[in-house]
Amino acid sequence: MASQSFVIRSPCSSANIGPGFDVIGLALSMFLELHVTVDPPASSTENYPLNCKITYEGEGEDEISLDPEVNLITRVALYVLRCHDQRAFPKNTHVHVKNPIPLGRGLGSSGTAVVAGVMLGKEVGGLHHLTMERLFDFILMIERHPDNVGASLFGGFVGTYLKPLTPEDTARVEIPLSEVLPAPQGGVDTGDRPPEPPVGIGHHIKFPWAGEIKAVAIIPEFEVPTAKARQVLPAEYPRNDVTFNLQRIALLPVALGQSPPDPELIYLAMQDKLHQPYRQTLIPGLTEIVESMTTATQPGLLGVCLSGAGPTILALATSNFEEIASRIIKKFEENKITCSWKVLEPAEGTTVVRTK
Ligand SMILES: Nc1ncnc2c1ncn2[C@@H]1O[C@H](COP(=O)(O)OP(=O)(O)OP(=O)(O)O)[C@@H](O)[C@H]1O
Ligand SMILES: N[C@@H](CCO)C(=O)O
Repeated sequence: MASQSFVIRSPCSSANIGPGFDVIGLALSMFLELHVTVDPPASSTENYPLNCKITYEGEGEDEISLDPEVNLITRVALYVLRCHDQRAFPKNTHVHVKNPIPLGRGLGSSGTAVVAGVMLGKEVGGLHHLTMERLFDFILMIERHPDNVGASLFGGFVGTYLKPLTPEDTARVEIPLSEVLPAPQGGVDTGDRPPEPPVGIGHHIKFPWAGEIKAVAIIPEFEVPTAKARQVLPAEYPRNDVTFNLQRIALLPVALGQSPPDPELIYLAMQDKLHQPYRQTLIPGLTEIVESMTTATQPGLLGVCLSGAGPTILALATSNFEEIASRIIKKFEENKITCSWKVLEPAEGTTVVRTK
């Protein structure tokens, strides 16, 4: 194989946007980058496990493993490679990760890592036949709710859905994650072929987004692991609460596509009764923050919601971003929580730029 170098760039995402639990995703302008070189003739990295050297800078640099069998991005790439009978990375693969996305904050860091990992497997494996739609199948074998990953892969403001599968394919999708991404084997290759995804698991549709609308992300300093934020949700819901969300989800994509935006309609369309009320046990002040920020009292504001599984709060707005962020930061301060904040915009999906 000839030497090659390329950059994979994948946006972070905010899922749900209020009522769209496990359905709606928004790709946002903060990007995980993988700077990859594959240089077969050199010998410097030949002794790295699985032929892959990882270096890392940015969010999580003190905690993310640089072992390619452990690191989420390279484990996912290996899954794609092993489904195509390639047991390791090409000789002398170097992946330099630049990650500005805070971990466990509701900005889809894990989904972005999985999307970038699948793309990494495709590129280093020379698997050019894998379309974006087929990559989505691989991604959904790992991250099983499609909203964050659909946005990170395809970009923009998306609705995502899973197609009914045959009973055999359903069984394959429900294979435990531990079989898709097996536990590290200490560098020993068991030779097992991982389960391949069925074809056509997940789909997406792009919604319009009014250009004036920006996303203000208020990011508390503490993490809420998504798995924990899903455990607090009930198994069953009152019918009225489901109807409440269905009414709002029918409005949301239309309301956010209209220019000029209608603040009252958007505010209403961003309300939720299926996940936010239950997650306030993990995020001090959540209900008060969501209820205290209204379009009547805050010029420029369109609506407020929990970003993904939290704890980040997403405020959609057309102006006065700093003032909106300050008000929410003050509310968190009442609970002794400090925050950072950013103004983000809808972003394009995952790209690969070849430099050699
Ligand atoms: N760049 C990365 N490299 C390797 N592992 C990562 C990376 N980003 C995230 N992860 C893994 O994902 C975990 C965070 O995932 P989690 O689903 O809890 O939060 P999130 O994806 O940030 O939030 P949400 O799904 O609510 O938007 C991290 O603790 C880490 O194990
Ligand atoms: N829809 C998911 C997004 C977080 O990954 C949730 O709210 O749990």
